[in-house]
Amino acid sequence: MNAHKPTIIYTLTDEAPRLATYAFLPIIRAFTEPAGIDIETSDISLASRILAEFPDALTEEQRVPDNLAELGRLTQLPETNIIKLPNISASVPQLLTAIKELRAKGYELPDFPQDPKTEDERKLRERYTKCLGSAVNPVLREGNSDRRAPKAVKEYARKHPHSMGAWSQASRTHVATMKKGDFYHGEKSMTLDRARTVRMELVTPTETVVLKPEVSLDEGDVIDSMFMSKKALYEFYETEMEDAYETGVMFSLHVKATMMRVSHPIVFGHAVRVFYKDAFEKHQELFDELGINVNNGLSDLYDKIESLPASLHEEIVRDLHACHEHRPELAMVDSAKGISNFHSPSDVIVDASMPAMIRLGGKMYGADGRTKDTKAVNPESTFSRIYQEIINFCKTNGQFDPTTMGTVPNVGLMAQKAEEYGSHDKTFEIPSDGAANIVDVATGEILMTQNVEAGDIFRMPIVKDAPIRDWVKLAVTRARDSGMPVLFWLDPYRPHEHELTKLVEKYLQDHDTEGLDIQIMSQVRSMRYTLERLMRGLDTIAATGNILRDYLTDLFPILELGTSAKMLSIVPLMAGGGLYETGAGGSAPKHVKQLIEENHLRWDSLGEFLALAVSLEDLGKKAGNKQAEILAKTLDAATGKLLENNKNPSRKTGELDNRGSQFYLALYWARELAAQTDDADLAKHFGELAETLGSNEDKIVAELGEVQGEPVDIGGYYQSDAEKTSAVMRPSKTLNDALSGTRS
Ligand SMILES: NC(=O)C1=CN([C@@H]2O[C@H](COP(=O)(O)OP(=O)(O)OC[C@H]3O[C@@H](n4cnc5c(N)ncnc54)[C@H](OP(=O)(O)O)[C@@H]3O)[C@@H](O)[C@H]2O)C=CC1
Ligand SMILES: O=C(O)CCC(=O)C(=O)O
Ligand SMILES: [Mg+2]
Repeated sequence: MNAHKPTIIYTLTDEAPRLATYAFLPIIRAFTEPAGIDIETSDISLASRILAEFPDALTEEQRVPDNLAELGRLTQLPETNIIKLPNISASVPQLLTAIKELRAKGYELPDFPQDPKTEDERKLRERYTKCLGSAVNPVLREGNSDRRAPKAVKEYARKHPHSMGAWSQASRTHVATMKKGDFYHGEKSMTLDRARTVRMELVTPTETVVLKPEVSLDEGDVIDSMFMSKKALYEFYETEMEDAYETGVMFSLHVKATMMRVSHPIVFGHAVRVFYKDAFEKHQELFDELGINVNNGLSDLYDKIESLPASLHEEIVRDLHACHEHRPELAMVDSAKGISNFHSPSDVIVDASMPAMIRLGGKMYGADGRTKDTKAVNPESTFSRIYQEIINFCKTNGQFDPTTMGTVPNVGLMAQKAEEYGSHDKTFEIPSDGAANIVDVATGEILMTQNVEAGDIFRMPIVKDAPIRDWVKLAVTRARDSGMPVLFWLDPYRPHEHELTKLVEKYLQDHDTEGLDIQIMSQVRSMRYTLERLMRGLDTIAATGNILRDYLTDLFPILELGTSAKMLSIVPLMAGGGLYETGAGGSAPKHVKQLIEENHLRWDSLGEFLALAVSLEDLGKKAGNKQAEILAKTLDAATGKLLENNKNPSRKTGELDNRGSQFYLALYWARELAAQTDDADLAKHFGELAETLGSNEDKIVAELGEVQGEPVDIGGYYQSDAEKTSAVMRPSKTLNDALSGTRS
């Protein structure tokens, strides 16, 4: 970091947010430079992370630094100020395509060993694994999460409500979730009485397999032992598939294979295997020979049978199709192209897919392109019961009304890889029947044990004590600042949440809670209580664990605002710095497709605008930089104007898109700065820019609009060409000249 100047680090990520950044960074720099603020970038895209992992395979010029590790280090410093855009949490198919693209660009990366046999291959796979799944967020999120819809955004949604599908009382949509044998049912949990080093092991009748030799834990940490039975999962899928088939309701699968990168691909793969059971039984040997692994989706199977002789290939495809005869209709990701819910594990991600379904009135798309009721299969019951509760509510009370409904901000326990999200390296597919133990290394004491069978998934989530204290504090602060009640969504019947409840009750005593409404209720009751209020226009803060943080920060924003991209998303870092995330959504691959095909980017950068304002405000306060504070205040006002004047990007090609929306933000921001009286220099400087942008408004909007409609080439997907992308994202010479200070 620049030692002298106050600095904001702006991350360069993937897909739509990265495209938007090409247009937005020059605007940010034009506004922050006069205030002496440095904007540094840090590339943490999937491509960059892969390259950083393999310096040995690259030439000197091709090597890139390990930016993620550096950012992780910076999260521990109090002056750190990072703006973090959503990035790809890669599934295996995404990783493979990214490697292929980079190799075509001349990077001699090694093959990804899908089925490692030798020690070298295992090591190589381990290196690649660092780039898989949710690899960025857990490193940067060294604080808990504060996500909410700012007032101006909420007002906008009330004035310009998004479309909502109607709920019918006769809807057949429901959630199917395991009733036995999943992580929830056998869960054990304990709060550590003292610091301990533990080992995870499997004791079989013939040997003891060390799964994880050492995990250091501190006093007060809460650890869980849980497993999912493969047999119970198979039975569950079979029952639900039969039920959907017999009752004629569509089948959809909702998992989070990206973030839960070890357990959920397995859970996903089993669904595909059960659905196509007959074809798998017939061709199992060949599938094994070909190294087919449907944990990576049906696309993996189709890719690998490609090279077979035509007759065999056709036979397999016929056998797969024949399975559909006695299986339910599958929800589609792209019905026009015949891409189903089973195609790739990163296509349907539960946090966004369930809310989208609820918003549509309990519908998903079928193979014929029509919307239909669905059996929404969420195998793991731990958290999915909340979805059935909201479905019941909507069936009884009808769809929510964005013009009158309240809001549900979230205070989420997330720091230091809390709970399930940090459990990747403590999750194992069990090789043979036995006892899965968590053992104190020093004393040999078995802290928790589970009887497991081959194929079961065993894991140990951890939540550390310091993040729990910080989470409680954040919840109290938010309650005080907002005047809203806070509800802790904690289930007394679930061992882990029972432990947390005791700690929450204890740590609440460290705070002045006089006059605050703070309650603890089970997940399902919390949902019901919140919804009753929400429908009546009342606001309730949800204080939740990590997975419900993820679920609820898409669910409520999608219902309230149409998308979670419009959320303010702050991570007050525990070491004193700030991580400002942009919205609560992902990197919107569909938006990139539209840009490439039609040169229209429908990505809404509102999340970036909101994040930049809080980042500048924080910088202003910490660096004693008054101008940064003025920039923050005027940016907020400009964002308000943007919403008021409805200058958000349109979904339709030919209308105002991301670039046009950013232009309006720049125009309004410059006008706000020109109008303020706290700093004459800034007023003068931006008065000129406001004048240039304002007098050229029609010209700039025309220049940004006339390029739309034709395909564009940005020179790559995972690693696009910087010059080409910049040219596509900055097509208005008049705007570019104005920003660089050259009057046209
Ligand atoms: N914080 C992070 O780093 C996160 C990363 N991810 C990653 O993002 C990728 C895609 O995930 P997915 O589950 O599909 O979720 P996304 O949030 O990317 O996409 C779901 C849909 O939400 C809408 N949307 C999201 N953001 C915006 C925005 N700024 N402006 C307008 N619309 C928006 C789009 O709807 P429409 O197409 O109708 O316009 C989009 O297709 C995955 O690789 C996933 O791992 C996911 C969540 C968070
Ligand atoms: O890290 C990820 O994969 C997704 C993060 C996410 O969905 C969220 O934080 O809401
Ligand atoms: Mg999410």
